[in-house]
Amino acid sequence: MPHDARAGGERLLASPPLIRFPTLLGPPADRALAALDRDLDWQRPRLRLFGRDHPIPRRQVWMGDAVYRYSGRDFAPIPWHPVARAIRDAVVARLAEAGIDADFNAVLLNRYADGGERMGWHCDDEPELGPAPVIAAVSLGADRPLRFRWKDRRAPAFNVDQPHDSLLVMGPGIQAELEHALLPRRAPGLRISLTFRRVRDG
Ligand SMILES: O=C(O)CCC(=O)C(=O)O
Ligand SMILES: [Fe+2]
Repeated sequence: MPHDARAGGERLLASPPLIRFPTLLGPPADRALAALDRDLDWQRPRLRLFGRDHPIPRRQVWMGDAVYRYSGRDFAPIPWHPVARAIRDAVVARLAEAGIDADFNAVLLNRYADGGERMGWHCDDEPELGPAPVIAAVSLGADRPLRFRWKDRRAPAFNVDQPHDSLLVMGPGIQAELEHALLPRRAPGLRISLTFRRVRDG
């Protein structure tokens, strides 16, 4: 994954690569947030955790061209919403400018109604993502940091700020070597993230 610093990415980790772009869409980001919030049928599935069923502490939508298996369940995606498709195309174009070759056929959209909604520690290492996935996360709305920790604790955990309209690229090796979480925060405000993935079929 070669990388061109002139194209505006900020390299937060060299190896494995973690790169943030401060702005992706510009002014249309506000309308994108409103449209996704309004148009999508946001779900709160129940997941089994330590033998008990819990509703997830956020809402989500799976979108794209490929079925995705997550926490032992299959999620059938809905077709691309035009706004999500346009964001995907903007991500792919921005990464191409930065010398990063990536393409995505699925996106998980996460909706956090306020600072109390969250996502626990995990890595996105499902087998259908392949051994070294590139995952691109676009943030809209409230600025909630993504917290990273090394699986082998070789270095301290750290936060990555994710302002409105920013793009965070988790390159090959990030899922293998680190976990990430969106921890609760007292800060109010709606946030929607879109995490674009390439899911292998078959
Ligand atoms: O909302 C976020 O920033 C994190 C989302 C995430 O980790 C995921 O979709 O796998
Ligand atoms: Fe994740």
